[in-house]
Amino acid sequence: MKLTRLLTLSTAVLALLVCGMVGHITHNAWRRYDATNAGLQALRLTHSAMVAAEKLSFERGPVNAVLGATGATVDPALRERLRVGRAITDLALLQLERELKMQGAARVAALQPLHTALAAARATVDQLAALPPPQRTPEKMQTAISQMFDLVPLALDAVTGYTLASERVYPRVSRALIRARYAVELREYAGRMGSTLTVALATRQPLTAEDHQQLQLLRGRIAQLRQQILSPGDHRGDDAALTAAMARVDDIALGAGQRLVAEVERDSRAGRPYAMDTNQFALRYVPTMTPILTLRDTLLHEAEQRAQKDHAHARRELWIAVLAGAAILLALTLLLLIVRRRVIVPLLHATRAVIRLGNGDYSRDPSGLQRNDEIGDMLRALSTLRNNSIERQQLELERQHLIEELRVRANTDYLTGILNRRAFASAGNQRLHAARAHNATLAVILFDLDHFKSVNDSHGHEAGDQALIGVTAVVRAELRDGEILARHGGEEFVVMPSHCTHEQARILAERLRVAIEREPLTLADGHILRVTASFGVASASGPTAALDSLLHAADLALYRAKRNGRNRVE
Ligand SMILES: Nc1nc2c(ncn2[C@@H]2O[C@H](COP(=O)(O)OP(=O)(O)OP(=O)(O)O)[C@@H](O)[C@H]2O)c(=O)[nH]1
Repeated sequence: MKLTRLLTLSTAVLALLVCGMVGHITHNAWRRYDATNAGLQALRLTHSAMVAAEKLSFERGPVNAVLGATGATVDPALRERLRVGRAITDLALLQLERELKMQGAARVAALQPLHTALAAARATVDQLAALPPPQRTPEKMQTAISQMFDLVPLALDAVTGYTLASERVYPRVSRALIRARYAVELREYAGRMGSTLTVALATRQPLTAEDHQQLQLLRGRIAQLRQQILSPGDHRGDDAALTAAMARVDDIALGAGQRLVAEVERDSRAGRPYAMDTNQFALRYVPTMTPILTLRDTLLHEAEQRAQKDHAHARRELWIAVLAGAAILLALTLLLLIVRRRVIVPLLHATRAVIRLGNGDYSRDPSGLQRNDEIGDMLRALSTLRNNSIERQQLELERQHLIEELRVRANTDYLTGILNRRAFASAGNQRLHAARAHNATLAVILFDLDHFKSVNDSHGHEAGDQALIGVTAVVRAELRDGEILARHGGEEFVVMPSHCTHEQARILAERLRVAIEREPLTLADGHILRVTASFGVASASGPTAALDSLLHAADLALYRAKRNGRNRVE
């Protein structure tokens, strides 16, 4: 697999793994954040529901006062108190409805049973209040009071589903909510104790056995709730605030309030007339329950603070997860880019450079030689290898050149630059073999300058050399390509024409003779020199032809030419 492909694949796998990991961490952080958010919402919603429940309990105070009124017509002040009580309840319900709507329009439907029951209870109260006091039988009053009692659980039930769901995702909030709910129930049961007295106070009758039993039950339930609120659980909050709130509950709600109830009970048992009517009782009793609401708010406030702390913590964790994830991805991308740029790409360049070197292409150095790392070391080594290869190539060329020069020199006559005797033997033999193969005639012309000794003697050896060079040029000019001219030794030359008969060779020899005789040679000292030469021509054909015997025959003919007067062809 190619490196680039491997890098792309590993990058993709690594990116997937990191994305998965970052996604998992971020998802968990988000879940924690979302859970604390849901917890906070649940607390606020529950708080609103509890306030609404408390207002419904509170509404029973004026209801009891109105129902317990003994005059022929209900005192307008009492009616006003009832109107205000109902308005306060409606306001609390509106607030609860608004908050439920924020959680989704469908959640508002949970309040419907409460609205229906509240309208019915209020209608019952109004109908009863319109009757003259004697017609308000204890049963009818009990029914009205019971209808009011039933409203409180309905208010709490409207948010129960939501809070239960929130408790599941954010369990830490659940203990606080339960304790707050205990406080609400405490307030409710304390209120019910007051309401239990309503019929007796309104009718000026002693408490019934059921009333006493109900009061005992409520006392027991209140004591139990008190214990449950105080139980340690996982409570780690502001104990001082809770203790203070509980002390006020003990002192006022369970102290003064319960003493008021006990006073009515005592009067009832002793058969004494009650010291107060329902309105007076409500005016004294209802305020004693305020510390319970303070206790409830203390518990909710403490839970809300804890949830807010958790929420802030979760938000911080979420941010850290998101930022750390982004940083890791960024770092990974940068790392891969750096690896690609600093390692993979140079490696590819180096590979191409090695391939070029392998193919004998030394045209350019690999780039990145200035790098100060291992890749740079490798590229420099490659550059050195390239330089060495270039040097070796140059040396090889020089060697080839020298060999060629030596070969040329070995075959060339140093003075005239034409083939020497040795080279002629080799070239002549090749021609001979070719001629034998084609059964052709092969001719040689041997010529020797006449009286050359006297040239040397008269003009010096150097002039003799110049004469030899001059004659070579004259003969060369007369020959065609492919016709061999060689110096056979001293002032003797040999010509081997290509593809010609004996007669054609003789004619050529004659032409050469004339050319030498005709051409004046100018020496270095300015003297004009005229030389002649004697020619011997020989030819051979057939399978027995040999260069030595051909040359020997030409030599004999040359000898004859000398003997017969020189400057002639034999
Ligand atoms: N300058 C010079 N002279 C050479 C060279 N090679 C041979 N000679 C001379 O050529 C002369 C040959 O003389 P000979 O053999 O007597 O013949 P010749 O004087 O030419 O007389 P014939 O050949 O009989 O006409 C000698 O003096 C050699 O020294 C050479 O390379 N340079």
